[in-house]
Amino acid sequence: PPPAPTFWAPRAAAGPAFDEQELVRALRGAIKIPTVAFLRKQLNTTALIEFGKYIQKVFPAVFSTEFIQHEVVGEYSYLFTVQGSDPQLMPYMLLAHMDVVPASEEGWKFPPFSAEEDEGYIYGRGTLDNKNSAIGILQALEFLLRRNYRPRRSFYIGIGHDEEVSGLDGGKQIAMLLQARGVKLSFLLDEGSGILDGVIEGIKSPVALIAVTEKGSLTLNLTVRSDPGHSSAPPKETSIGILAAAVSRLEKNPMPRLFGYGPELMMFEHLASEFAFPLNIVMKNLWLFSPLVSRIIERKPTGNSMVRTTTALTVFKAGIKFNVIPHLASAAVNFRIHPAQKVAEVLEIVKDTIDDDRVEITVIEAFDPLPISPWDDQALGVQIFRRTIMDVFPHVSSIAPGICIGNTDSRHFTNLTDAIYRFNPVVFKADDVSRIHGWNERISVKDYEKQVEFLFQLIQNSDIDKLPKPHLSTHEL
Ligand SMILES: CC/C=C\C/C=C\C/C=C\C/C=C\C/C=C\C/C=C\CCC(=O)O
Ligand SMILES: N[C@@H](Cc1ccccc1)C(=O)O
Ligand SMILES: [Zn+2]
Ligand SMILES: [Zn+2]
Repeated sequence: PPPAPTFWAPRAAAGPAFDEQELVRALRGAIKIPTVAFLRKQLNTTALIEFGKYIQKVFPAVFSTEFIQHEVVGEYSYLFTVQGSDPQLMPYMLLAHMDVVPASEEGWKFPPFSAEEDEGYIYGRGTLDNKNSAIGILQALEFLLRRNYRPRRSFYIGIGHDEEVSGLDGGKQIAMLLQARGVKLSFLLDEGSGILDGVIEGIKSPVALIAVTEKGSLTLNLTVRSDPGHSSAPPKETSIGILAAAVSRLEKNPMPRLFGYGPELMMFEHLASEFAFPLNIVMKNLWLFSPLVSRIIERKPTGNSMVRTTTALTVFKAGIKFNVIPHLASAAVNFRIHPAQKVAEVLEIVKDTIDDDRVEITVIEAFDPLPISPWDDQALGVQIFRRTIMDVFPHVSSIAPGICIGNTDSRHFTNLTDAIYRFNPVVFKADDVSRIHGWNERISVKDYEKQVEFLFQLIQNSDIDKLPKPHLSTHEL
């Protein structure tokens, strides 16, 4: 077997030269397949099947190498098992998803499934979430295989097909299959955070945030029933009025500030030196200043999501005709739960806030915030990501633990490892955040190439047996 990589030795600055044309063509082809997931049982299955055929065509080495097995799980998801040459090393896993959220035809500079290339960017639904990872991982492996690479450490690649609608039929089934085989993972890497450049106010240089947890989620259905009748003789309060008042109370009474009670404390302490005076002092002393800091960062939606459990009114349905008093009004409210809170606590607060028995509350879906993954000198995954980020993104000035404010398929893998990390190796600028699930989702050719390079190096860096003794580094962990 080849020797283990020398982990901390300085590397040549230049990355591997990939065929840019080929790499761009492969991603664009994948973006053109409209793998839209609308509801759990409303998936574009034709597109999902096409996506499976597409990856077989574009990545022939991945599908024909004898030490790589591929399996279709839950009808459309893919699991790859890459058998390393040293069975003593505990395997790791790379996770991504092929499904995308729907996209409107209007509002975009180019149609969302056209994969148009313009001024160095590829536009389309899935360019950031998450075909960049799904295709990027397979692309990196394909390039490695062509160079006759065989890993020492085994690894798995999971490509889910229903992440955007829960992951229960895809990602979860992959996790259950691996668990049935008795697999344990040394670490797992999924989407969910990234390199932020100008996203956090007050930090000038790009910083890599690797999410060590993700928020919990609670979705409630609120229903109000009232007797139907003629609109000419309305009751004092209708189902619509009662429900509207209830949801308005939820919106006007945000959940309590919890800033400083979860891993965001660690995150800001790690980033403290990135801020100019006096903010650097403030961030280093959050035990004292967190009430002040949270009032400032909660003014913007993404800042607010770090501070508390968020409340989002997402569905409102009532009424059938202008002159009929409706019998039914219903609404859905989606809460994303701060790591320092639990479902039960949020539910109590909701009941107290609505404070109206006429509003029936039913739970559509609920789970607590995810456990916090290790972040220290001995955390193998973290050290490998750190090494790889320093190699591929030398302009990144800090690498810090973060929180994923959305949810990912990785949450189905807690029985396989406690080392779950969410990090998309892409640079996000301030205006990119709203492109995710929004209009004009795009990735630059340069950024996508960097992502493939990151994965290419990450796979090789993971061949190390064990971590070298920690030593001083100019980079702060
Ligand atoms: C798919 C995007 C992955 C990573 C996003 C990375 C950095 C974005 C910067 C700040 C976060 C703000 C908004 C992004 C919101 C959620 C992303 C987290 C999980 C995505 C899960 C999903 O919807 O598939
Ligand atoms: N990943 C998606 C879909 C999802 C929502 C809620 C729970 C699980 C998955 C999101 O965070 O919005
Ligand atoms: Zn998404
Ligand atoms: Zn996603």
